[in-house]
This record gives sequence, C-alpha cells and structure tokens, in this order.
Amino acid sequence: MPRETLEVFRTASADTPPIGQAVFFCPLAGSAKMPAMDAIRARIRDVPDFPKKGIVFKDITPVLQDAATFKLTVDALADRWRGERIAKVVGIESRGFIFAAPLAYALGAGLTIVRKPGKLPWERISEAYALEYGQDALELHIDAIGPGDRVVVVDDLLATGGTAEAVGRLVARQGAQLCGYSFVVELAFLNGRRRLGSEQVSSLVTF
Ligand SMILES: O=P(O)(O)OC[C@H]1O[C@H](OP(=O)(O)OP(=O)(O)O)[C@H](O)[C@@H]1O
Ligand SMILES: Nc1ncnc2[nH]cnc12
Repeated sequence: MPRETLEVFRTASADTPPIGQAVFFCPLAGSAKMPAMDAIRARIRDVPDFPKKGIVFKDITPVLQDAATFKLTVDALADRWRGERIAKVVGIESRGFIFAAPLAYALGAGLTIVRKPGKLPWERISEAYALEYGQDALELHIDAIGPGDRVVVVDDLLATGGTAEAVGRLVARQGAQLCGYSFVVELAFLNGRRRLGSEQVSSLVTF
C-alpha cells in the first residue's frame, strides 16, 4: 500500500456511533437534544478497507438517505454563506455536486460545475493536481464564472486539500473572487486547511 494512500484515507473510527444508533437519534436531528453537527457526525459511516485495504472511507450516503439530516446539512452550509452575496457556488465532481446544487438553490446563487477531464463540452480551462500515482486534472467552462464574481467552492470532504486547491486555481484564473471553501467533512489530521489558507475553510464535521 503506498504511504500516501494510507494517509489520505485513514481516519479514526472509534468515536463514530454505529449506524443503527444514528437511526435512533434521527428524529432529534437539529433539536436542542442533538445539535445539528452531532446529528451529521452520527450519520457518517466508516467503511474499513475501501477502496483499498488499510483505508477507512468516510461514507456520507447515510447523511443523504435521511431527510432530516440531509436538510440540516444543506441548511448549515447555507447559514455560513447567507448575506455574503455569493454569485456562484462551485461544486467539485462528483460528491461535491450533491451539496453544491442545493446550496446554490438555498442562496439564490448560480451553480458552477468543475468536472474531471473529458466531461465538459464547451471551451474550458484545466488544472492538474497530484494523486497517489501521477496526476489528475479538473476542468471549468470559461464562461462559468467571471471577473469579480463572488464564489464559494464546495465539496463533501477535505483530505489533503489537493483537489480543492486545484479548483481555487481555476477560480483565480477566471478573475473571480474566492470567498472561501465549504466542506461537510474535514480530515483535520491531513492538514488540508493549511494548504488552502485556514481562514478560507469552513467544515461542518471534523475528524
Ligand atoms: O483533499 P483531497 O486529498 O484532494 O481529497 C478530497 C477529494 O477526494 C474525494 O473525491 P474523489 O476524488 O474520491 O472523487 P468522487 O467525489 O468522484 O468520489 C472527495 O470527494 C474530495 O473531492
Ligand atoms: N477517507 C476518505 N473518505 C472518503 N473520501 C475521501 N477522499 C479522500 N479521503 C477520503
């Protein structure tokens, strides 16, 4: 197992309740008895050895499957950016799209999608970023955001920060104003926020 793979995906699992317990708590999500962030945290499932042996994958599908928890997750993301005159929410393929679209709707902002190579049909710019083996890239339509647009970049999870950092470069190349990055989950031990500029980063749940 390459060392970087282990570091990116390994997360502590001891403090995450089993999913059966989370189902029990669901009706209290967002109430005084169970604050929103705890309700979200309770529904993030650790999956050991996915996608490779030694990796603990943070599975967000239980957050999505529960109506109350999905709603309070989107509401919590929106609360961070309400009143900030955000013109575009930039969602990162693919799990970032899940949260970026309802956030854009909640803020009355446009949705901009950043996609993996070969998916966007129109004229585009591209930024490479490091993976465990070699490189990948992300792409943005040239007419998606423009000079002065106030934008927030959204993804489900911050690990090393390489993905979000590449998107930050795409945003900067278009002359848009990056107001910050929003994540549902942050793997703090990987220090991704330091790479992005800590003051720029907000996340709902930290492991
Ligand atoms: O901070 P980093 O170390 O760059 O890692 C975080 C990225 O990894 C995951 O995406 P993945 O590439 O697995 O794609 P997916 O959303 O299509 O599953 C996650 O959704 C983030 O985009
Ligand atoms: N541990 C992890 N769980 C889910 N997505 C990830 N992306 C990078 N590391 C991850």
